[in-house]
Amino acid sequence: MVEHELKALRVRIDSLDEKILELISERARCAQEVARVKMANLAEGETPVFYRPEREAAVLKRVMERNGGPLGNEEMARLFREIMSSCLALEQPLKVAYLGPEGTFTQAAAMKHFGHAVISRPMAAIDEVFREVAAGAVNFGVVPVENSTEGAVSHTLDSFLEHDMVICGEVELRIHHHLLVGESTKTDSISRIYSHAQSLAQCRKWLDAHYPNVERVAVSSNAEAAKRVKGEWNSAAIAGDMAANLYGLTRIAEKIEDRPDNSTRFLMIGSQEVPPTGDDKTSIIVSMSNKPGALHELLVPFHDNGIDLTRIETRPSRSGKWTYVFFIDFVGHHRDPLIKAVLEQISQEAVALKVLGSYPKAVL
Ligand SMILES: O=C(O)C(=O)C[C@]1(C(=O)O)C=C[C@@H](O)C=C1
Repeated sequence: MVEHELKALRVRIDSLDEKILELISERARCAQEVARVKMANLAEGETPVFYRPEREAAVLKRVMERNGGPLGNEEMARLFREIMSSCLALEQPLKVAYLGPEGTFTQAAAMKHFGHAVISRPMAAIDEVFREVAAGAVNFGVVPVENSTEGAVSHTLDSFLEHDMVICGEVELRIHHHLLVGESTKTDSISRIYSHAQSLAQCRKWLDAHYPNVERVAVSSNAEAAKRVKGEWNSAAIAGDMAANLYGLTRIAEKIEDRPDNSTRFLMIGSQEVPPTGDDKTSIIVSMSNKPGALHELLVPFHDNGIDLTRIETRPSRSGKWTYVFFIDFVGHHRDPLIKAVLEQISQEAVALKVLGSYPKAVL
């Protein structure tokens, strides 16, 4: 009886899959048409723009708005994210550099934002991601910029001072850390735990409670930590799912981060400006002269015009020109008339002002 019912349901699933297959193929052919139209309408010397973050944000938002379940909005958007990623790959395979090695949270962020149909290249350092993009070796780069527990990623902020980059997107990732061991690890004799310094800090209280006397060794990335553990019998690593799966490690304790809302924000960097979507954010760097009240002066125009600041970070300047440098994120697009007026006002007081980019607020 059960078998009979299951058989009937599977026949229905097969027929639905056929329809989905045909529809996805039709969509992919449409994307190929889009590419043809883009190529056919280029001005002299113009290069075609295949990747359109503002359009992708609109597609995903629409999917989430129209979704009636039972799959959740994020789950449904994730499926469409992958369909669109594959459609774009038919138009142009995107090359994306990220802070590696393979298995890092930055790679997970790159996949969450661009989907899996991109050609991804792991880089050994944040500055290398910037250089790879600047050299034109890849279309985009992905770097971490802030963590909810540990704060700013200063290497990334400093790299923005050195390179002319356009921010074209953001993505936020819930960061779950696990304690991982290899096949040969003797779990009752762990004497060393490897991880990235930020991750060790994010799990400090848990480590104090469970492994107070075990040596904590900071390495260049969580993925590197996972890699080392593979061959050592007395060590463990703190890393995420991607690294655990990549190196075939076992989770002996899951979600050990001290704060359950631990998340990291990543930025997509490139050279392409993104048009407004109506739900955007802008990042700027401002340098003010070193005098009392400079920060207040900088913030007043935002307050007076009701602009929502989402982040402000201060970094020491590296050159004489950038005496004090503020990284500011706010809601709005630099082409909005109100934002334009505010930026104008600030630039009159500032030593220098640079718009790093306006981009759609993270959808996923
Ligand atoms: O609308 C476009 O410009 C497309 O290229 C199509 C499409 C899609 O598959 O929907 C693909 C890639 C772009 O990044 C945005 C959307």
